[in-house]
Amino acid sequence: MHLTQTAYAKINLALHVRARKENGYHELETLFAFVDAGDRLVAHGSNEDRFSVTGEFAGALTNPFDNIVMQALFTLPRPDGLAITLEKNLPVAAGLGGGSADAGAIFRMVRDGYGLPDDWRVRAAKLGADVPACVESETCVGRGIGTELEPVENDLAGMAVLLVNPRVALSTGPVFAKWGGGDDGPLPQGTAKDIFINGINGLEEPAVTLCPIVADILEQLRVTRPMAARMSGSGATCFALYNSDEERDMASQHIAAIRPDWWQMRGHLR
Ligand SMILES: C[C@](O)(CO)[C@H](O)COP(=O)(O)OP(=O)(O)OC[C@H]1O[C@@H](n2ccc(N)nc2=O)[C@H](O)[C@@H]1O
Ligand SMILES: Nc1ncnc2c1ncn2[C@@H]1O[C@H](COP(=O)(O)OP(=O)(O)OP(=O)(O)O)[C@@H](O)[C@H]1O
Repeated sequence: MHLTQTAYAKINLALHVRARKENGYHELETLFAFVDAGDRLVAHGSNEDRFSVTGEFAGALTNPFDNIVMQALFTLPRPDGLAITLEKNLPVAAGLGGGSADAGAIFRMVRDGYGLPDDWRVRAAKLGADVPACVESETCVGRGIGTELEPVENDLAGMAVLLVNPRVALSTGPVFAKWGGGDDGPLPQGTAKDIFINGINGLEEPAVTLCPIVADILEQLRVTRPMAARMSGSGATCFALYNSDEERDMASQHIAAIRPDWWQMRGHLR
């Protein structure tokens, strides 16, 4: 048994927070999309489940026992163990659903190697609100707490995308806690492009309150004249979409010249 998967970086092309629920979670409507790059996972058959981490952001994951990769493995019945190596290329607590994407990749590995149990969606949602979307890693609309998924016409596939993160971790819970209440309203109607162009990220304002550098990233991305720039998820990563790789790469060079300390990733939307 030898399985490999990319844990595709998740971005929220739009995220409208609708209401706070009694249990503290928030009702939302979001347009999920995925970049064709991210963490890399390799699995080999083993007499027991094992886990090791390499890569630029391995140091941010200090306790392997509470890693979502192991939680995803434990929730999925299999006849044999798997030894997993995770190459952690995505920043942690960054709004890119990095841990959720890793869990999604484990679900796809187990699906390919052994098949998934019928209730895999329930098992995925228990690991985190973003995990069900990360299993298929295809552009879709999420409702409820983000786990009720609907297809959408994806007219953004292949668009050049640039991700920028200030290397400041921002946890999801505190950003939702700073959300001002009210209602961001429903997602706009139409294709993925319509929803992206006409939508917002309602968590941008609370994220900027906690992490003001997010506003600087958005300002610098907008200088590069993308189709649009927005924060992803609860931040602090922001992204911009471009009509060509050349425009995106020039934007990347502009940002690297003024802020060489900011993390960047280039790719295309799936
Ligand atoms: C911000 C998003 O990434 C957008 O895709 C998600 O809504 C969050 O997804 P996630 O990180 O997988 O979320 P979870 O791990 O389930 O929750 C982390 C914390 O975020 C808050 N949370 C999360 C999802 C949601 N709909 N409402 C919330 O208020 C809760 O305080 C929760 O304790
Ligand atoms: N494999 C993993 N990769 C990243 N974080 C993990 C992993 N396993 C556990 N975690 C923990 O999960 C928390 C959230 O990390 P993650 O990178 O998934 O957040 P995020 O990018 O903010 O996600 P979201 O977009 O859902 O808000 C971190 O505190 C981290 O310690």
